[in-house]
Amino acid sequence: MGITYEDFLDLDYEPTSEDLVCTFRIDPATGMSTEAAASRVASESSNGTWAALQTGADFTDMGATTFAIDGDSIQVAYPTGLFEPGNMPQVLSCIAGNIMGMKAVDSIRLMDCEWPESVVSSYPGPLYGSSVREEVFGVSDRPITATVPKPKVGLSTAAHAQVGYDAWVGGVDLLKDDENLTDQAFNPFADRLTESLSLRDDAEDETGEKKSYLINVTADTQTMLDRVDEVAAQGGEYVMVDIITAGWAGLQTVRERTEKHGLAIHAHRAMHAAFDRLPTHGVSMRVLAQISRLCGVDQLHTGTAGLGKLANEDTVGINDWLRRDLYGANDVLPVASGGLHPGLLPDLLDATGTNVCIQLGGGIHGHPDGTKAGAVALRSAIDAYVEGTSITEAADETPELAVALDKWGTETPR
Ligand SMILES: O=C(COP(=O)(O)O)[C@H](O)[C@H](O)COP(=O)(O)O
Ligand SMILES: [Mg+2]
Repeated sequence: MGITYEDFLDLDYEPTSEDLVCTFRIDPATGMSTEAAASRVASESSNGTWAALQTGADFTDMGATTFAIDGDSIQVAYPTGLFEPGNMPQVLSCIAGNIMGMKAVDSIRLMDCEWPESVVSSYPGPLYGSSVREEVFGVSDRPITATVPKPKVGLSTAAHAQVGYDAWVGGVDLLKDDENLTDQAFNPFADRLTESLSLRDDAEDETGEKKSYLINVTADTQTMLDRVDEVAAQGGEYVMVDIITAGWAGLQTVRERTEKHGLAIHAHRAMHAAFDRLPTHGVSMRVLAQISRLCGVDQLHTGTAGLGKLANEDTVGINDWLRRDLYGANDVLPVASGGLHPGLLPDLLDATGTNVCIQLGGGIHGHPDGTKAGAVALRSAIDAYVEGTSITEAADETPELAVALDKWGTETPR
């Protein structure tokens, strides 16, 4: 007797509101039926193994059930008792763990999850979500904007902060560190924090607008916590975390600490494509975004709806998910970033709506007349869109925008 693979397949099973339901796309190994592979997915990701067990009857049945097979798509229901409350690494060790490498499938991709309330409520969710626009900047009618100085690493602290100042006074809301800038000798974290926030104060005085800074705190967890404390002590409103490279455990610990200070979290997703780029294998960006929301990021990069420089998944579908009701959890503000410039904004905002953050690096600092002019061009393109004015009409009023359109047109970069 004992548990066998067949115990994990039941096409008559109907999932309950207590189950976590995962949709996978699988490619069974040569010679293996879809049913056999699908039962192994449910087994290995819950309580099974390759051998029929003789360990006896004294255990709680935490087995998952493959309850639907449709072509290469399968659905698996997991009992919530399988999951430690509030422990995202443990959840992923189940639903995206050993199964990613097992021989029973040539490839397997976790496409989507339906999270039950009992799991969702064990996570904090975002502290602010998209209300961060109102809470930090006092705006609710337009996208907020961010810029990342380029070159992405190598600028001195003074040069980096100056680029931020030029962008802020040109109309950008947020200075953002790049994903691989943390605490290097050419631009130490502590100096960058102090100098940038000092110039932020100057930019606020000059413009009469609220300005803020997404400083990258990514490091080992203890260092991240120290950096979060320092950002709060010096009057920042946000921290940025490279959530994939830092890891979910680190993010969860940071989320606890940021709440104490009332700081928002900007999530950069560098390395996500190691999981989500191949369409038949890994973990979809949609699921990574779901996990990010549960763990409590306020802003998350979700791509550019095909208009930017990076390969994209379903930006619009992911953004919809981040905004949908999730047992009262706050939403997440989508960040569109990567190869954007002002001429792309009308199409982009048509696709994403205006409750977003628009981030331009090269699309500001590559402006022929420099960073401030690039920032003016971005802001005028955003304001025109919100007012319902066409971008070409806006360019008649704002020479900086005319120059940007002249340089880049409406082309998607590669
Ligand atoms: O530095 C940039 C954008 O710079 P630029 O505006 O010069 O292209 C970001 O790291 C990318 O947006 C990441 O991609 P994604 O947002 O898709 O995660
Ligand atoms: Mg970057």
